[in-house]
Parts: sequence; C-alpha cells; structure tokens
Amino acid sequence: MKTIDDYNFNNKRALIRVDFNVPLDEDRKVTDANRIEAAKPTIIKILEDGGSVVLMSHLGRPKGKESKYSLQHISSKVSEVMGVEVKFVEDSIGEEVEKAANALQPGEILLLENLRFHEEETNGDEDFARNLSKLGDIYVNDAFGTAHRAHASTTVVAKFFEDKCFGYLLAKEIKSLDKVLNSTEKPVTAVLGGAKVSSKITVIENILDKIDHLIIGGGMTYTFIKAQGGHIGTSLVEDDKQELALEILKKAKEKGVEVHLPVDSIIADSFSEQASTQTESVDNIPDGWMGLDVGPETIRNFSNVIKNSKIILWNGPLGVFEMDTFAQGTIQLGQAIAEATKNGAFSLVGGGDSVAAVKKFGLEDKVSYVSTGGGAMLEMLEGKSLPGIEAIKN
Ligand SMILES: Nc1ncnc2c1ncn2[C@@H]1O[C@H](COP(=O)(O)OP(=O)(O)O)[C@@H](O)[C@H]1O
Ligand SMILES: O=C(OP(=O)(O)O)[C@H](O)COP(=O)(O)O
Repeated sequence: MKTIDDYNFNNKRALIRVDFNVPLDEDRKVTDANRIEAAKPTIIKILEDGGSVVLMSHLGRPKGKESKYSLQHISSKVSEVMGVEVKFVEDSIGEEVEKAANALQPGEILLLENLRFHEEETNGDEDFARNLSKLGDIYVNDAFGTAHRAHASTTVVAKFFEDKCFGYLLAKEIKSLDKVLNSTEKPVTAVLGGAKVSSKITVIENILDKIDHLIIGGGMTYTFIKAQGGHIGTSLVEDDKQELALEILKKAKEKGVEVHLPVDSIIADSFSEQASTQTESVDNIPDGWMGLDVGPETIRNFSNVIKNSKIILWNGPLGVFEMDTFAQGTIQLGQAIAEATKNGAFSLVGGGDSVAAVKKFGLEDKVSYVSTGGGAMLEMLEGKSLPGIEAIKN
C-alpha cells in the first residue's frame, strides 16, 4: 500500500483529492471542520517536504453551478486549519486553473471550485479526469468519505499518473476498519439513520450477514413504515425503495437478524425549529406533518439493544439534530453508545453529519473510533473493495 511516506515532495506539486464535504449553516459557515482537520497531516507533510498542493473536493450534491455549494465558502476555514493562506480558483479545470496551479510556489496551497459543478465528475468522464491530471505531478487520494464513488477525481484520474498514493487519512481508515472486519465479537449492532436513503438502503441488504441487530432511524425510517402500510404524512420517503425495504425485512428475518424500527416519532408541521410539534405513533402521522426525530419509547427500545451489544456501527443521525427540538433521539442514542463503550463494547461512528453530531454533543472521545466516511465505511464493512482505493492499488 503506497502512502505519501513513500515520496519526497520537494519541488513537486501534489494533486490531492480530499473530502471537504462538510456541514454548513444557513450563512454558509462551516459548522464542523472535522474532515478538513483530518486531511491536515497529509497536506502539512507535503508542504514541509518543500512541495505545493492543489486540493480538489466536492461539496453537497449540486445540480449544476449552485453558488450555495461553492467551495469558496470553506476556503477561509481551510486557511485557518492549515495555518497557510489558501488560494482559491473559480473552476476545477481549464486554462485559468492550470495557470494558477503552475504558479504555485513550494509551501503554497490552491483550492479548486466544487468538482460537482461539472457533471463529468460524477459521470467519471475520462476527458475531465485527464484535465484534472494536468494540475499535479503526483496524485494523492485522501478522501475516504468519497472512496466508494467511482468518480473522475476519486478513481479515473489515477490512471493518468505514474506516481500515486494514499494520504495518511485514507491509509489510517483502511487499517482501522480492517480491525473491525476481522473481529469475531458478538452481538454486532448496526444503527442506520440520516437522509441519504437511496444510497444507504442498498448497503443494508449486504451487511445483514455480518450483524445480529439492525436499528433503523432518521429519515430512513419512513420508507420502511410506508412500505408496511403506515401513514407517514410528508416525512422523507423514497417511494421507489419501498419494495427493497420489504425485501430487507424479509431477508433479515430469514437470516435471524433482529430489526428494530421506531415505534413513535416527534412530528412537526413544518421543517423548522419554530414548527408545532407532537409525539405520534410512527405509522399514524397526519397529512401535512412530518417525522423529524424518534420518540421517547423508541429511544428506550434502541438504548436497550445498544446496552447489550459488543460491536456497534453507527451511521446517520436519528433525527434532524441540527435543530435542538429534534436532537433528543441522536443525543440519547449517542449517550447509550458511549455507555456501552465504557462497559467494553467497540463502537464505530462514521459519516460527515454523524461525526458532526457526535462532536456537537461531546461524545467524540467516548466512542472507540470515528471515521470520516459514512457510506464509504458501510461499503467497506460489507466487504466491498472501494473504487477509490482500488485505483491507487492498481
Ligand atoms: N427524520 C428525518 N427527516 C429528514 N432529515 C433527517 C431526518 N433524520 C435525520 N435527518 C438528516 O440527515 C442528515 C444526515 O444524513 P446522512 O448524510 O445520511 O448522514 P452522514 O453524513 O452521517 O452519513 C442530517 O442533516 C439530518 O438532519
Ligand atoms: O458525505 C459524504 O458521505 P456520507 O454522508 O456517507 O458521510 C461524502 O462526502 C460522499 O458524498 P455523496 O454521498 O454525495 O457522494
């Protein structure tokens, strides 16, 4: 496994894929810089070698050039964390970008605009990747959170480089997750919540062989509840995943995996901190209302399962924890996991927002391992090889 320790970057320009997909507030201020801090050791090593750095990342899932997803919003935070004034360029390919990259002096950092402003990024377009490759001498992948995406900057670009390697973060994540993969302790409990229903629901099917309990919460809940005939009002749902949800429940039963779904929800009449709220049975949400957190009975049930688990994997908040009104489920689940960890369980938390939640509620040091990747962590635990990792190995 080639890492940046195998290279001296003196007078070299590194093109680094980082995952700076960080949570932002309404004023587009970074609310959790964990993923930026996690990439710091790699960037600093290259600068200290006497090299320069071109950073590329995506932010969110923009449809075209949406200014709210500009990486300019995070540029000052990157400067602050690195202790170096970062230069920013308003695109990720093209003449202007190449000029800015060529002008970099040793010790300098250039941050590119959001890669996903070009649809060629997510399409894994070869020409786009070739254009990106012109920006550096050595390609470094340190974007663990995006290693499960076969995109131009995470995978395709690697083939245009003789010299390519893993950054410190990616190497550390691979090693740490391997440890969990090789563990034989039981029972294993996976907690899945959050909002990315379609990308994560498919993962569930594949981890069923590796777990004993499956706790479902957050936005993921309502696709399951609706599929079972429940009323979910205007809660987050992905209708085309209902059949898969039923299949998962059936398969789980066959495999002896206990599935724990919420029984009650904190519902709201709008997606807002000021909304009217109520506690309601999870399958009886009136029209015009949406479930934004799990209810008290659900929290008790989930905590009991957690208490008896030996390995706990958590990705996805149980509610819209960014708003205090809907944070209780996530807080109390986090506390139950911290308690179980104190009593000897191994707990692994991953995902941009999940880690932000854990940090916000002061639980970061009370869990065993915090991964920068959510979907990437889950896919690795499925036993899949991730395209971003394979591209460097080959
Ligand atoms: N019931 C819900 N309805 C809508 N959004 C939710 C709900 N529960 C949690 N969320 C949102 O899910 C988001 C995190 O989802 P996701 O990106 O899948 O997690 P992670 O980044 O940890 O992998 C949070 O911003 C949170 O507000
Ligand atoms: O935040 C991310 O993943 P996560 O929500 O699984 O932690 C990564 O930046 C990947 O983003 P994507 O799921 O839009 O490809």
